Formats: sequence, C-alpha cells, structure tokens
Amino acid sequence: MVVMETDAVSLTAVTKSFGAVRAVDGLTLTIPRGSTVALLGPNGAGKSTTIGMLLGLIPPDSGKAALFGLDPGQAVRRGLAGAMPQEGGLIPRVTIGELLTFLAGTYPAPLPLDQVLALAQMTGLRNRRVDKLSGGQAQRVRFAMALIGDPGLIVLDEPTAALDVEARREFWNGMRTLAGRGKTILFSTHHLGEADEQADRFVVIDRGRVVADGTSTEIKKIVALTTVSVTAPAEVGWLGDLPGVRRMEVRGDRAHLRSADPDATVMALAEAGAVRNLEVAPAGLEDAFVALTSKETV
Ligand SMILES: Nc1ncnc2c1ncn2[C@@H]1O[C@H](COP(=O)(O)OP(=O)(O)OP(=O)(O)O)[C@@H](O)[C@H]1O
Repeated sequence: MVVMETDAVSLTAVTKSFGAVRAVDGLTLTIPRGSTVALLGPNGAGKSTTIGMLLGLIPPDSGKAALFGLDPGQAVRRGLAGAMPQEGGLIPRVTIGELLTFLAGTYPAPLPLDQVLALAQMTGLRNRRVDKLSGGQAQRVRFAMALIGDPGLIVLDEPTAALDVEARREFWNGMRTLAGRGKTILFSTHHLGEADEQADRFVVIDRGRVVADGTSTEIKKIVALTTVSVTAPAEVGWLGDLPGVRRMEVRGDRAHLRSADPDATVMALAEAGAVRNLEVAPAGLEDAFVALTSKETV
C-alpha cells in the first residue's frame, strides 16, 4: 500500500472578508513538500491574508487550512513552519545572538545558532543590538527568526522588499541552500524577475482567487503568445494563415506575428523564404502577469 505523505500546505476553499471587502474568496491551494512557490498578485489581491490564514494568524470565515496535516497554529508551535512577516517589532536592547538563542529555546529541535547566522548572512553581527540595525539588517534578523526552529516550511511575505541588489542576491543564496535541503518555501513578491529565477511554481492571485498556477513557462503560455517578426514581404495577407499565428500586425516595414506555436511559424516562414531579419521574442512573466490580473470588466 502506498502511504501518501501529507502536503506541506493545504488550503481548501478558504474565504475571509473584512467588513464588505472579500479579501480571499474560496481559495484552494496545495503545496507538496520540497517545492519553492512564488505567490504573485497585484496590491490588495489577498496574498497577505492568505499567508495569515495558512499560518493560523487569521481564522478563515469558511474553508480549511492545514500545515503538514495539522491545524496551522499547532504546526507553527511545533516548529514545523517558520514565518517572516513583512515588518514587525524586534525586541529592543538585546543582541541578535541573545534574541535568537531565546527563540531557539522555544522550539523542540532548533538549528545551531552559527548555522542560522550563516544562512541569514549575519555571521559578524551576533553581538549587535537589534535596535541598532539598518532596514536590510533588521530584515535578515526576521529571516533568521523564521529559520531558528528548523522548520520544514518557510513562509516569507515580500522577503526582499527592504534589500538592495547585493543583499537580495545573498538572501536568495541562503534560500537556495534551504531548498537544496528539501525545505518547502512559499514567498510573496512584487519582483517578477526575481520570482522567475527562484521559484519552481507560480501561483497568481487576483481578487482573492487563484487565477493561474503552474511553472513559469506554463503561466507564460496561458496568456501570452510569442512574437515572431520579420521584414514584411510585398504581400502580407498570407502571414496570418501560417501555423500557430493568432494575430498579425504590420508596423512600418515589419510584420509582427503573435504565435501560439512559434517553432511551426518560423518553419513555415523559412519554407516560404520570408525570414529576413527574423526576430523571436518570447512573452515575459511580466506580460503574463499583467494579462492575468488586468482589471477588465467581463
Ligand atoms: N485587517 C484588515 N481590515 C480590513 N481590510 C483588510 C484587512 N486586511 C486586509 N484587508 C483588505 O483585504 C484585501 C486583501 O488584502 P491583502 O493584504 O491580503 O492583499 P495583498 O495581496 O497582500 O496586498 P499587498 O500586495 O498590497 O500587500 C485588501 O482590499 C485589503 O484592504
């Protein structure tokens, strides 16, 4: 008999309203162990509320949230999930080392302090007081706080918002080390390029619902077509009938073909001898994201 491992995250039809605002609207999301998932969506889409519900901080109005098959609050107390809030008060007048040692004592099987400091790129900062930190350093302390219990699931709400480019790179190095150890990582972000590099799955939320869920390539395919362009031949009408082409537009001396099957389109162009100054531009994640979440009224 095959024993199914419980998923790291399981949200089933969760709904949460604040007064008249339905922040999350019947959202279902399952994250198996070991994946790195990016949660994307415009401002107010419901990302933070979703994260709050899966950490047991916000009780859903209806539906069910579970972490590793347990009630979320219970899973967090057992150190199975570590979270890093967007911002949050650090206790003043203690050093980073004291704060992390105190927290380590509250978990059954914490990570050694040296390891946590290394993962959070804070090895030299152990004796620094937490109220004497830059925004980026405070962010790293919050990251270390999420890691100290050695959780199987790490949840990060816009983890790199306060970090500069170099600190961001270091941060993701730490995350990749953790992902390599089989940790499940869920993070929300507005940096689509960054998400594209780090995550192996993308969940796009809009108006409290999941509007797309898949790999970066799958998400791009759902909505965005690759643009194949060539120097326009004398006659252009036939270009619109080539395999894969959904739309054709001539601007200046160039013909732009929006194609669902760019390989087939390029082959057909080559057979017809119409490949002068050929360019193929794949759709970006940004295009896909805008198309998925644009506020068009149906
Ligand atoms: N405590 C609250 N009281 C009232 N309304 C709230 C509360 N928390 C969230 N909302 C509303 O619920 C909706 C979803 O908010 P949420 O913070 O979950 O979105 P988000 O996707 O995290 O946005 P952002 O990217 O701006 O952080 C928004 O309309 C927000 O104003």
